[in-house]
Amino acid sequence: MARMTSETLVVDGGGAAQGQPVRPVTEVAVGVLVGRDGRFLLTSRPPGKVYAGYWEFPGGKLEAGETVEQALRRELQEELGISIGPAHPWRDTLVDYPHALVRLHFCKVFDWVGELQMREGQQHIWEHLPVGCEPVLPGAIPVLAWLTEEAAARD
Ligand SMILES: Nc1nc2c([nH]c(=O)n2[C@H]2C[C@H](O)[C@@H](COP(=O)(O)OP(=O)(O)OP(=O)(O)O)O2)c(=O)[nH]1
Repeated sequence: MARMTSETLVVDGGGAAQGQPVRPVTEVAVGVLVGRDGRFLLTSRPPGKVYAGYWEFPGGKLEAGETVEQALRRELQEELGISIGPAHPWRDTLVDYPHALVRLHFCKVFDWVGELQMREGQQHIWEHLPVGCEPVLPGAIPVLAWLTEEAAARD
């Protein structure tokens, strides 16, 4: 279950549900890969991770000293075996989960080279709106709303 406070999406009670209302922010780089046909890539969270099996946009946590773009480039190479072109910063959100407080830096990516490989046992799907796969990770759901708004503005 998710609810929106002024700036934060609180999921499953957030840190307060764990008795940890104040925590450091974990920075996360996330890629919205958009193909030439307008479809975008969703991947399922690998077994063993929190929210395993939930659909999300590929990405992961920044390592020390990395920029968002560097982290995204590394994560997509590690997880999917592709080398991305430019990462275009798009939107940022703050999500308060029981396991972590995360700031998601969503970037759009239109160019990459390499064949997709699911190196972490995840599944993938090229989706269009409205998406048919479920469950979608709560922190990824706002992206679907932004993509819907963009599509409506184009029509
Ligand atoms: N990749 C990704 N993460 C998301 C999305 N939405 C969302 O809330 N998150 C959250 C879930 C996690 O708390 C965090 C990403 O951390 P992660 O554990 O998947 O990252 P990682 O691959 O670096 O993990 P690890 O090295 O610790 O195994 O961001 C999304 O659309 N994509």
